Amino acid sequence: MRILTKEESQYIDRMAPEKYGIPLGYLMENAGSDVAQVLANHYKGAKSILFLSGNGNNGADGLVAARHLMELEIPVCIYLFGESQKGSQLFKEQLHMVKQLGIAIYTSLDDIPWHTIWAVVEGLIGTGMKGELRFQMKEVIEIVQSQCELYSISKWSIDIPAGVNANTGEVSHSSFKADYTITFGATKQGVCLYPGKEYAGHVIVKPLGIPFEKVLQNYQAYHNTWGLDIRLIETLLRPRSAIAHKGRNGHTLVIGGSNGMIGAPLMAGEASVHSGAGKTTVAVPDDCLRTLQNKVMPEVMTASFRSVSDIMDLVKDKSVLALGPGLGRREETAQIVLEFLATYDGPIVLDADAFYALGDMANGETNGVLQSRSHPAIMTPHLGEFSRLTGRSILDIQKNYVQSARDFAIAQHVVLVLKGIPSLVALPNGTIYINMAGNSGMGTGGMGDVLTGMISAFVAQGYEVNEAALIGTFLHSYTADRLGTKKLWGYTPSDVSVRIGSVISELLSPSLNV
Ligand SMILES: NC(=O)C1=CN([C@@H]2O[C@H](COP(=O)(O)OP(=O)(O)OC[C@H]3O[C@@H](n4cnc5c(N)ncnc54)[C@H](OP(=O)(O)O)[C@@H]3O)[C@@H](O)[C@H]2O)[C@@H](O)CC1
Ligand SMILES: Nc1ncnc2c1ncn2[C@@H]1O[C@H](COP(=O)(O)OP(=O)(O)O)[C@@H](O)[C@H]1O
Ligand SMILES: [K+]
Repeated sequence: MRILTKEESQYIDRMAPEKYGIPLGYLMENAGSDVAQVLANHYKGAKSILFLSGNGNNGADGLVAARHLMELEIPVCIYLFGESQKGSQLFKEQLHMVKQLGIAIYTSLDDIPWHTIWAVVEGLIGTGMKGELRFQMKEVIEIVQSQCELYSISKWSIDIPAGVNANTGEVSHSSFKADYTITFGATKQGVCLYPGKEYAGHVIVKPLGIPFEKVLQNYQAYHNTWGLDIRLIETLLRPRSAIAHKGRNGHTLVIGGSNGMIGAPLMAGEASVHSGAGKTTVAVPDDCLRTLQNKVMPEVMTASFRSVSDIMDLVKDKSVLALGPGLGRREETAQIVLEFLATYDGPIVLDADAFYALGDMANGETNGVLQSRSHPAIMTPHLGEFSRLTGRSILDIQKNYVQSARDFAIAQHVVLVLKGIPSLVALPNGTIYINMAGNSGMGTGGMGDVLTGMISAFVAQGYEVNEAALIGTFLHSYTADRLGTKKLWGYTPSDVSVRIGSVISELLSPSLNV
């Protein structure tokens, strides 16, 4: 699923007529007709559909839709916001048409017969929003929303809800909270991110009427952003070969653990087993080995280490290394991590306390440690860890969430799995995937350790690091969503872990229905 930024939308908007001779009015006619079709498919009863029209092209889309609905004999009316004579050219043209057709037009909210309205369709403002919503528009939205609540009127937005920042998902005070958003070409980035996502409701994507990928090929600031969803994962997952034995399915080594933190490597190791790695070994510091052996499931092999050379020996015959879960933050451990990273060039997933050793990568001595690896390292920090790695505040990262992930992945040449809500996967070339799965039940200690084990297992089984990060990140959340349909509250990371195998099997072979 493709995702567009505000600038990309505006570029298409400019280039369609300039370079390809496709007048914007054609695209608008498409957009408006699609909006009308979607509404007509949902429409119930004899009530009216009210269009809230700003004086830009977003409002004009709504006027086109109103005209099309009139043809379908669905009652419509329009509320005009702002000064019409100052509106965009296309808005003025569309307004002229609907006036000629005799559609009821209101300029005061007090005059609207609210009890006769079935749905409100907000076209107050779309990708043209600058800064915060202005006061008068906020007032209108507040009144409309309270009327919708009072009369149980359903709420729709055209392209993006008024007040949602199309890039960051930040919302102005009094933004329009839609039940449905109908958008064109591709979903806008801001409605894939919180809080914007909650304001968009269910998003319906309709064609734009121009192959926009082709248009964007010439755009300098083009940002390749995708939704990480089931369709993508289905294209990446491969069935296991019928003749693959445990030696062919790869061997994961998890290095982690410290006193009081033995659960983390244990959960990562067990998730690796459940995700299909041929073999899994968990290695912990010498003094933790006994505890690990007492707790771990029998399918996991155990080992211990004291020094970098022990780890080098352990990793020799392994397909992938997961380094960091529960490792602790002692100075000597950090030294071991850094020494090891300087010598080992194989596939690696870095998590948790491994980041402590790396410190502030932008300004510290470790800048460059990961850049020249033959396989880019996969890093799975949560926002707190990412804040430390970048020397920036969590608030600042959240404000520029997608861009922060992209910049880091490019600069450090890593595959970054930024564990936020939603999580992002940023590839070393700057391509971003926004995770479309996941739920609040995942906010439980140990969930990240399971993710590390899953991603490692996919690397072990022969997936490229990019693919493994995408598959692991999505399936982790998707499995949790499957659990969430029965129990959103109180399922554990281990519940997710044990369910992974059956979810993968079902995806590969839907008839299994396990
Ligand atoms: N991509 C495409 O190819 C296609 C795009 N299409 C459609 O075009 C839409 C974009 O239209 P757009 O560019 O005309 O801008 P739009 O969202 O109507 O806003 C402009 C108005 O908002 C006002 N305004 C600005 N900031 C404000 C604020 N903070 N608070 C309050 N008001 C504010 C601004 O006022 P001004 O700053 O001029 O005083 C002006 O009046 C896009 O979302 C999609 O629906 C489709 O037709 C299909 C093809
Ligand atoms: N509300 C939520 N919605 C979606 N995903 C969530 C939510 N809360 C947590 N997660 C996911 O759960 C995981 C938690 O990871 P992490 O913070 O590293 O946990 P831990 O350190 O306890 O193992 C991440 O993948 C994160 O994206
Ligand atoms: K809108």
